[in-house]
Amino acid sequence: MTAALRPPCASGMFHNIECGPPVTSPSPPTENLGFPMLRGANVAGFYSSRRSLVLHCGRSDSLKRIKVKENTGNWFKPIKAIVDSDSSWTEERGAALSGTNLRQMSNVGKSTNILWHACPIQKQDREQLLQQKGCVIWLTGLSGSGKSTIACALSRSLHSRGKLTYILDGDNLRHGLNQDLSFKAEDRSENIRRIGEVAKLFADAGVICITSLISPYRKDRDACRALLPKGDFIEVFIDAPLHVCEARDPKGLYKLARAGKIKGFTGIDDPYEPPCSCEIVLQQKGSDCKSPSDMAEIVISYLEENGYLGA
Ligand SMILES: Nc1ncnc2c1ncn2[C@@H]1O[C@H](COP(=O)(O)OS(=O)(=O)O)[C@@H](OP(=O)(O)O)[C@H]1O
Ligand SMILES: Nc1ncnc2c1ncn2[C@@H]1O[C@H](COP(=O)(O)OP(=O)(O)O)[C@@H](O)[C@H]1O
Repeated sequence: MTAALRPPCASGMFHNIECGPPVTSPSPPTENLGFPMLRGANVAGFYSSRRSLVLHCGRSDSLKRIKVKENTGNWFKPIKAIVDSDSSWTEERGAALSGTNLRQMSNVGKSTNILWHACPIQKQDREQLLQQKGCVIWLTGLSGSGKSTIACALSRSLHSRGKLTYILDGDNLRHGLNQDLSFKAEDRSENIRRIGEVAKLFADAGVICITSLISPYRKDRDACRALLPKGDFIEVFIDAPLHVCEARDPKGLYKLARAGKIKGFTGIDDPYEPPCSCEIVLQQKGSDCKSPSDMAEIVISYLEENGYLGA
């Protein structure tokens, strides 16, 4: 007895696939099986390459990965299948059995059965095109320390050298992507996490991404560092003491915070954790305070020395 198996996705690919008796349990992890064994199974997802087709099938409790080799023509005909009823199944094992590289479905956070889709054009190809290395320059410091000013000076100077940059500024991103977030600790963390992920994409695009965020918590900055390949996260601490920032107070926010009109303001009644070890410290202390463009040059010489301004 046969019944047509239709995957929930709207692909016409499986129209000619038929299935028969149910899978008997327990089934051996590796066995020659055909589509007749698929009766009653739901196809939750699939992926295919030129040479092979992999179905993810399951009743409700567990998904099984079933690899089917391709026949000729437009249809995938079941000449051999591997049912994975064994939790020790690995991608390497599958590849060894089939002679092809399988890609693995994952569950990430609340996303289930997702597949990484790779593109043949990689970071290195884009870097070659741009003649630079993608990285993240993470500016951290108190409000009024000079993050935005230095970010702009850096971007301007790199741009004039023909380097592609993009600034992710905390204030600006709170106008859009992060407008749902407040300044509570967990929202600041989420703000940093999202911007870290966006910065990672920019770096992967080959861009020199400059972030300008207070990013007051060490663990959040470290989590962003961990997203990137070693060396590509360049943490720059703008070391301007509170009294300097407060004296500048360009937006009048310190004054409001001191008056109790803004609650949880960084440096006043909310913490700032300076980096323990970071790539660059820009000191803004005493009469020796350098101009924003001098500070940008310090960062640029770091990039030069570490090979980020060439491919
Ligand atoms: N409570 C409180 N604490 C600190 N800062 C505050 C607050 N409320 C508003 N602002 C303004 O928001 C800017 C900081 O946003 P960020 O996204 O960089 O902050 S954080 O990294 O999530 O802590 C920050 O901008 P900068 O002065 O450029 O740092 C402030 O102008
Ligand atoms: N290196 C510097 N020397 C003197 N003043 C600076 C320097 N960097 C920034 N400033 C001034 O400090 C104020 C705050 O700078 P801003 O870039 O807005 O800080 P942040 O983005 O950290 O809040 C601005 O008025 C700016 O002109």
